[in-house]
Amino acid sequence: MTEREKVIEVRNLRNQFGAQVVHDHLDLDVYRGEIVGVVGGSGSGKSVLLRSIIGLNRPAAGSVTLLGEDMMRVADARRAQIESRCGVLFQNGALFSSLTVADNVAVPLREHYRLPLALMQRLANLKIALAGLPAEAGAKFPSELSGGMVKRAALARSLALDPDILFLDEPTAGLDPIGAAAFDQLILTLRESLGLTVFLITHDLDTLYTICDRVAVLSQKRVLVADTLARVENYDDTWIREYFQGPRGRAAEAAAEIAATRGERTSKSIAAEAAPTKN
Ligand SMILES: Nc1ncnc2c1ncn2[C@@H]1O[C@H](COP(=O)(O)OP(=O)(O)OP(=O)(O)O)[C@@H](O)[C@H]1O
Repeated sequence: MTEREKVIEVRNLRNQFGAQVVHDHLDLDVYRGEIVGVVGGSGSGKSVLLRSIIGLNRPAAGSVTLLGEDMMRVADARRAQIESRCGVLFQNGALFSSLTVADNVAVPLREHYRLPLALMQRLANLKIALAGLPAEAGAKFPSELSGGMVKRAALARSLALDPDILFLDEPTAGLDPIGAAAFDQLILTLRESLGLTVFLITHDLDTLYTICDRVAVLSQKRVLVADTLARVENYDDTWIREYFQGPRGRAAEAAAEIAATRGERTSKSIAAEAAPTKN
């Protein structure tokens, strides 16, 4: 069997704010092409982990290897190159309110390339379409968009530089269930069509059951377990039991089962497709 390529390798990570230790001896591996859902109680350090991986937070100790480069030791120019291979969708979208959607999407293009204006506009329009927005959304300002459209505009911007890895911080938070399900399917489609690796922080159990290949649980300042949903659900830990086997967890699992009977894709069917066939 060929060894899977690790695109994120976090080792022995420690993050501390004053006396508060958020992470201690935290390890995590993410492999190319997978969608990893990161869950954990509020304040368990999911966003701090994301920020440490993409270089927005300097850890107190440990290492982060991204696309094969040790980000604490790499030269600045190479670090910038690696960081440009990562697209990020922040929790609130973080769009510039004074720029149109198309101009927001063009911001990373302007930062990294010197391109003719017309080409930049065409690339921005392409990303807007990839994110499932109508072409006319490009001329709108963020304040003129619905919550779901803001998420898609921010997604379009995170795709601007054709990233290898997409980092999503609670992408479906604040969306209605239909909007959230549509966004989940969009992530799945983009993973398949663009070959993305996805690091996804979520509180949304439906998202875990529908699109995640593996789930990493943050608890006790570290990644307690990172495995398939079936294995994580049965992990012997109080928080995990309450999270997955509580009413919301059971409802999300049931919804995924129903979706599967309708032929829709879910984490389980994806895992079954990926599993080697036994003779
Ligand atoms: N820049 C900072 N300075 C001081 N403390 C911080 C900073 N960033 C995060 N923290 C603290 O680190 C802890 C973890 O924060 P983080 O935002 O990663 O949690 P989270 O798991 O993403 O939570 P939620 O699910 O509520 O979004 C919190 O107690 C937070 O207050």
